[in-house]
Amino acid sequence: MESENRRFFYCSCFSSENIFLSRYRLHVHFESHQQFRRDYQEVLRRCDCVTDSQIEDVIKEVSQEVERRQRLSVTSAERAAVIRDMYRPLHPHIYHLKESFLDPRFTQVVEYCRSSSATEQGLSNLLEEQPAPRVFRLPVFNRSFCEQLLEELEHFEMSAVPKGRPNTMNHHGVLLDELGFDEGFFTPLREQYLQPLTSLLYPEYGGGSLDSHKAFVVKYNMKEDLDLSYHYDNAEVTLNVSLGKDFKDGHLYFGDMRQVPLSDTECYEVEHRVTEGLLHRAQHMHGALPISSGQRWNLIMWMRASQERNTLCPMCNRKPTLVEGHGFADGFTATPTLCPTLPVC
Ligand SMILES: O=C(O)CCC(=O)C(=O)O
Ligand SMILES: [Fe+2]
Repeated sequence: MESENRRFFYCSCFSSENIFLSRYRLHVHFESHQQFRRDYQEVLRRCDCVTDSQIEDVIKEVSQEVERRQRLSVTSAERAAVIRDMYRPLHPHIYHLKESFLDPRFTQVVEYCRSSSATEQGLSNLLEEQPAPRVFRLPVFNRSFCEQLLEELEHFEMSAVPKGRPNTMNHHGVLLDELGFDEGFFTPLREQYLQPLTSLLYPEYGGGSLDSHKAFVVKYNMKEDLDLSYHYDNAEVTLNVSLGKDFKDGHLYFGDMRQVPLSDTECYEVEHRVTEGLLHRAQHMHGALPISSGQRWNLIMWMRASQERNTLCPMCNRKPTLVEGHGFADGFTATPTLCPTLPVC
């Protein structure tokens, strides 16, 4: 596969920007204690974080997150190696994508998109009405696959192997690359099934040139995370599939693109339906309302197009400064002008 021979990078902003303080529902930037106090003391005061020791606690939390991110590439590769050696999958066959896992209506839609006469309008006619502007609902997996995947994830959760967490905003869930799903499952799903759709739906957002992804599962339950704050994803196009289990509420809501202020934004609420996916532009702001009972597990695939990201990192809004990573890292690549000596350029 083309992507396996390429090297992918992070942007250096990864270790200093967009650090989420869940208690205050605030994204912050951290370079030093002085800078942090200067930039956030006032904002934090308004959130009831007033005393010196409260602010010191926040600085400690942020510094730990910075250190976690600086070590992430190495710790993630170490965890993946331990999982490969020690973890015995419950359902080994689901690690390789087969058409029998997919809803036949999904494969029909993909078939249409692969034809040379396919158009965006023709595709929209095959899909349900858009639940929010440029958000598309589609059947993806069948129920039996969703159930087996959930059983696999619960089996993994109960095992003794080390586990990472999806990102700063989601505390609970599973990183599917570390579990070994990338090569046999998500790369073919992206290349053979999703890209034919995204090239028609989001050509101006890199939908036709996706070349990497980050796939993970988020989990909400009454004793852990209930909801997810308003945010955008570090990607170009996102697929979000509801896997189950039984839950009430927890709807997604979509605003506008990240450049549009919230005050100028109309929000749309979109329900999850087990086995179905929602495709959206990754930088379309969204969040998740609290569940009111049960457990909600969703498969999230942040799909990336290096051609887009290499010119502008969506997280810092600058041309990315590349930092080595393992696997797909954050989907940036070295281009001849950025790095003339690398053989992969
Ligand atoms: O909770 C969800 O379904 C959405 C998760 C999400 O937006 C994300 O992880 O980026
Ligand atoms: Fe998201």
